[in-house]
Order: sequence, then C-alpha cells, then structure tokens
Amino acid sequence: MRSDLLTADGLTKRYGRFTAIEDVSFTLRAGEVLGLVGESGSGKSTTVRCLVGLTKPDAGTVSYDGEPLQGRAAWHRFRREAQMVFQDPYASLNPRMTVAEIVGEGLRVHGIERTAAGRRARVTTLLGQVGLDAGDLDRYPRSFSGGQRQRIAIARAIAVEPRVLICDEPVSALDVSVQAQVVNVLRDMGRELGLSILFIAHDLAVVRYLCDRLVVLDQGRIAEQGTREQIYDNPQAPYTRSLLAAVPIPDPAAERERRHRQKESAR
Ligand SMILES: Nc1ncnc2c1ncn2[C@@H]1O[C@H](COP(=O)(O)OP(=O)(O)OP(=O)(O)O)[C@@H](O)[C@H]1O
Repeated sequence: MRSDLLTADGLTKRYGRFTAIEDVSFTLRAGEVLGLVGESGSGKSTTVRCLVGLTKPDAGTVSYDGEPLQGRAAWHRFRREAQMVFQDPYASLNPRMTVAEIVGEGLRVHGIERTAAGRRARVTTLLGQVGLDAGDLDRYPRSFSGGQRQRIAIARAIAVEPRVLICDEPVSALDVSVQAQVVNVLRDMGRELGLSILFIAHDLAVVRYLCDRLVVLDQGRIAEQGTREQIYDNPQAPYTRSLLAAVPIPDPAAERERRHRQKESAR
C-alpha cells in the first residue's frame, strides 16, 4: 500500500482579484489523521472544495493513491473511497429519510448489500459502532441531538468502506460538552478501520489529541506544517503561536506557566 494517499500540490484559487488560497501543498498519508487548521477565512473550505472536485483550482493538482485525480474513472473511485462528514448535522441529513435509509443508501447505491434485510442488519452493526442502537433505525433525524446526528453522519460515511474520511469542521456546530465525544468516535473508527482522516478545524484545542500531523493555514497560505509535537510544543510560525495562545488550557499550573513564558518572551 502507498503511504501517500491524498496529495494537494500547489493548489491556488482566486475569486476575481482575490486569492483565496495560494500554493497549498500537503499530503494525507495512509492511516494517519491530518489536521487542516486555520481561522475563519483562512481558506480551509476552499482547499477542501478543490480536493473533492467541487471547485476547480486555478493552479495545482490533486492526486489520489499516486495518480492525478483526472477523468471519470478516477473520480468515481475517489468518490466512493473518500467520504465526507460535514459541519452542519442539521442540514446534512435528509429529514424525510429514516436512519436506516440514510445509512443504508450508500450500501444500496454501491451494491454492498443488495437486500433490504441485509442492509438493515448492516446498518444495525454500523449504529452500534458509533454508539447508537437498533432502536434508532426507524427514527428521523429531527428526533436526534446534534452529537447523535454527527454519529449518524459518521455511520453513513463508514458504511461504504472508505479509505479516507474528510471531516469538514464536524464538531464546530456542537456544544463543547459533546465535541470530545464525537471526536473520540472518529478517532476510534479511524483506528479500528485503518482510515486516513483529514480533519478540518478552526480551533487547535479540538484536534490536539486526534491529529498525527497538522497543516496550519493563514490567509490562504500554509503558515507551517508538522507533527503534533512540532506544532504544539515547538511552533515556528507566529500565526501558529497566536492560534495556540487562544487555546484554553484546563490545567491551572500549565496556564500559569504559559502566561509566565508569554511575559518573558514579550520582554
Ligand atoms: N465563492 C466565493 N467568492 C468570493 N470569495 C470567496 C468565495 N468562497 C470563498 N471566498 C473567500 O475566500 C476566503 C477563504 O474562504 P474559505 O471559505 O475557504 O475559508 P474558511 O477558512 O473555510 O472559513 P470558514 O471557517 O469561515 O468557513 C474568504 O475570504 C472568503 O470570503
């Protein structure tokens, strides 16, 4: 298996005279969780849209599994093997479909489970994997909380046995108290199924214990990229440092130490 699974190479996108992203290059490797982090307007969505073919970049290429993403066959394969979890759990699930239909649709479309009974059994297993249960099969999205809806969206995504999950701010719309639970479901699923995950976030706190490596975007350009240890313990770019400074630290002793270091470095 290749270790480089999904690669953005020199992606640039302009809207009129405004450059939304410029020369954005990074690689999602097999089996890793890669964070794409930056403030609102830094170009995260534009990058994702270019990656998944919703926006045509003005320059740059996207490769999947070592081949440029070009032509119908390549895109067809990519669309099955790379699944998305979106930000808004209230908009991303069809309100007229039951959970069994939502999660089972991909199984039907891709011919993974050809019978209704087979799909129901498979959906029951998938719901169990994300912490829901068989009693939820015939319920509609409106009767679930935001966190539960994201669990349904994750079940839908993993149903078609993808290699890649692209999670576009999947916990940003959720209460802080449930964010960690959904992040944990993604982490556990990723490990169990050997998935590669691209996790988009505007907040470095959310991805701290999830990502193996991070790409930090600032005003459409990559400020820096590196391993979790490099980014959190030894950030090089001033922009990364300012993002980290905005991260609340739950440990009061660590917070005192951080303030002390900040004062020292400001002298
Ligand atoms: N269709 C468009 N037309 C014009 N400008 C756009 C368009 N889409 C995005 N932009 C601009 O490009 C820049 C990057 O936007 P993008 O949505 O990629 O950022 P983001 O990091 O995803 O922000 P957010 O977290 O708020 O979604 C922003 O300044 C935005 O206003």
